[in-house]
Amino acid sequence: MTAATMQVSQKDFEKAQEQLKLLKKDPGNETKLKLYALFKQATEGPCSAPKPGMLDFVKKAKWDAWNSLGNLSQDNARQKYTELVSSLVSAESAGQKKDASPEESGHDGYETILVTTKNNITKIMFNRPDRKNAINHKMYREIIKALEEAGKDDSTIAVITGNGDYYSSGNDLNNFTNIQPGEMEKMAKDGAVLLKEFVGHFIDFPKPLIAVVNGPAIGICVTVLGLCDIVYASDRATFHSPFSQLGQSPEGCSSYLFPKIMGSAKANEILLFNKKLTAAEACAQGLVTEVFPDSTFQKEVWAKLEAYASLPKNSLAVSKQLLRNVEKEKLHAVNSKECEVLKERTLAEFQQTYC
Ligand SMILES: CCCCCCC/C=C/C(=O)SCCNC(=O)CCNC(=O)[C@H](O)C(C)(C)COP(=O)(O)OP(=O)(O)OC[C@H]1O[C@@H](n2cnc3c(N)ncnc32)[C@H](O)[C@@H]1OP(=O)(O)O
Repeated sequence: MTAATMQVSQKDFEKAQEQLKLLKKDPGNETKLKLYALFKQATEGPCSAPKPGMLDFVKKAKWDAWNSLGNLSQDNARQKYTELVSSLVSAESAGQKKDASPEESGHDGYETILVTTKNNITKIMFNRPDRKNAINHKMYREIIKALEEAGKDDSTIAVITGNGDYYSSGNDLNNFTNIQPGEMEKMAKDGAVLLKEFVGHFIDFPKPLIAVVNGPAIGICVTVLGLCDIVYASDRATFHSPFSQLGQSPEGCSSYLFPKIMGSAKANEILLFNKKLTAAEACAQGLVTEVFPDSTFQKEVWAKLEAYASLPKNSLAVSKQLLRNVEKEKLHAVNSKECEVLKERTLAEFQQTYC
């Protein structure tokens, strides 16, 4: 459990059970198994039931899910269960708001993000709350597509935010697991190509791009904040880029932009030595524009954004491009170099792990 999460009471846990019953949408088998396992762990403790036979598929899947929680404490299981239900409730209510509001249009065809346009704002919302919005390969590709579409649609500004308690936990660590030795080079190369394209879309985005950082942010979703035009953060947000801890190197143009934004002395602590910043520290260092109390975050930020989005669209786009074009070539060169170095790092880490 992180500092970002707080202990839940028995009452919260019971409320979560009631909320779960009220969900209209089936959360899917994977999530239902996870809920089952957390519920059993929370109420009965570690699994001590006999293992069902191989052919009793349903019971075996449930047993496996419960047993996989090992010695997770009952308090932690209760916490995780409550958080998971809360993320399902927010995901459903985001979907319902979309349906209920005639002037809001939802963009179809995405699985890992929610994209909507309303009041001249296209919102791209990371939507894997039960994985803390970790970015898997599919999500990288969907964000690229959503940025391309938002750059061309009728909206005046675009906003990136997260669903649930996290903004995003960064690169999905499963992107680089279970790799066969013969696939290492290709995986590292393909990963670098995808990352370069992803960051390239932030560099080239033609309209004001605003990050609404609703909770903790890690890795790649922190580094690309330097490429956003405005960053609003809840006071619950934290900013962490643990590259050296993971044997990786900085990306998202942060090796150039962070020292430029906050000075080398501060950037080095973050990019070399994994320093995690609070929202107030990130604001003092210029990475974040403004911090809001979590209790009023959404209300205050969206009121501001709606006012911005009523400004003349073309004037904003032209001004954004004037500001960005001064450095565009440099940023693309930095992005290329960072991806090349990261490819070498990834390969070196694979070789260390598998050879
Ligand atoms: C293909 C292109 C590749 C380009 C590479 C670009 C380079 C990018 C670098 C980065 O982004 S580095 C940062 C990577 N991220 C992390 O190291 C974060 C890892 N996660 C955590 O430390 C913790 O999960 C957390 C985010 C601090 C949350 O902790 P908490 O105790 O509150 O919750 P958990 O039970 O750990 O999480 C719930 C659930 O979510 C899964 N999960 C969380 N983050 C990730 C992640 N980044 N990747 C994959 N899965 C993640 C976590 O495993 C849990 O799953 P279950 O155990 O419930 O199944």
